[in-house]
Amino acid sequence: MRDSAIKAMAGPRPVVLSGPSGAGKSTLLKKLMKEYDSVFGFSVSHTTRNPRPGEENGRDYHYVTREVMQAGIDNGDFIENAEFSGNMYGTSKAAVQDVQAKNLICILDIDMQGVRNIKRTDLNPIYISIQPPSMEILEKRLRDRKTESEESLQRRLRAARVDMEFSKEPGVFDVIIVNDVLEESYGQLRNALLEVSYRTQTYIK
Ligand SMILES: Nc1ncnc2c1ncn2[C@@H]1O[C@H](COP(=O)(O)OP(=O)(O)OP(=O)(O)O)[C@@H](O)[C@H]1O
Ligand SMILES: Nc1nc2c(ncn2[C@@H]2O[C@H](COP(=O)(O)O)[C@@H](O)[C@H]2O)c(=O)[nH]1
Repeated sequence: MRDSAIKAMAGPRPVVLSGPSGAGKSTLLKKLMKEYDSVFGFSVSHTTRNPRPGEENGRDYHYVTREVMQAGIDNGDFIENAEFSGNMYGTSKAAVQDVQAKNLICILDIDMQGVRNIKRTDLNPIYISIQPPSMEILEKRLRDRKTESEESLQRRLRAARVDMEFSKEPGVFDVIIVNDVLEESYGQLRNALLEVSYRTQTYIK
């Protein structure tokens, strides 16, 4: 979908973080937001999944019913949306506009369907893939996180296999980070974003 409303709001180039569930996107993003909250802003997605312990409505996600989400999609409120592991997820235009209105670099955490859909819009972000060192380590991280039922875990692992192949397609991602040692991966993410921030003249130190 082409969307002039989003293009009109365009400030610094947004950043898309994607990669398999459990690869460490949220962990890296939380570190980044803590260090650079005056530079980056998180695009708060909508989802129909239930909040996990510690998650907050409006900060981590906007938690909605399927009916509310579908009505928003039908109304054209979303830039992209996807079904993932039995739930709906989506990026509203308002989520991106809220961040851009503050002149922050907008960061989206979305799955690979979201990446495909965003590529059809005018958003023109930098695409960064966060990958796990191996499927075995990914499974261990997801199990240790203790957020998924066995069924949900298996669905996420199936999606992860497809995702890891997708990330190898030439030209899909600008940067690929294998999240093995957290501090090293964070350093790589920070460096990649430093480059973006210099190019968009939103300097971080
Ligand atoms: N480099 C790392 N080494 C070890 N454990 C890690 C590392 N990065 C993240 N983790 C742990 O792995 C688990 C999954 O990380 P996280 O929730 O950030 O993944 P995610 O990619 O955001 O997943 P989802 O897409 O499901 O939201 C968490 O328990 C986190 O603490
Ligand atoms: N296409 C979209 N994918 C999204 C969005 N928000 C999150 N996600 C992705 O969903 C999975 C699962 O997330 P979880 O919080 O339930 O573990 C993960 O890959 C996210 O990147 C969105 O708005 N659109």
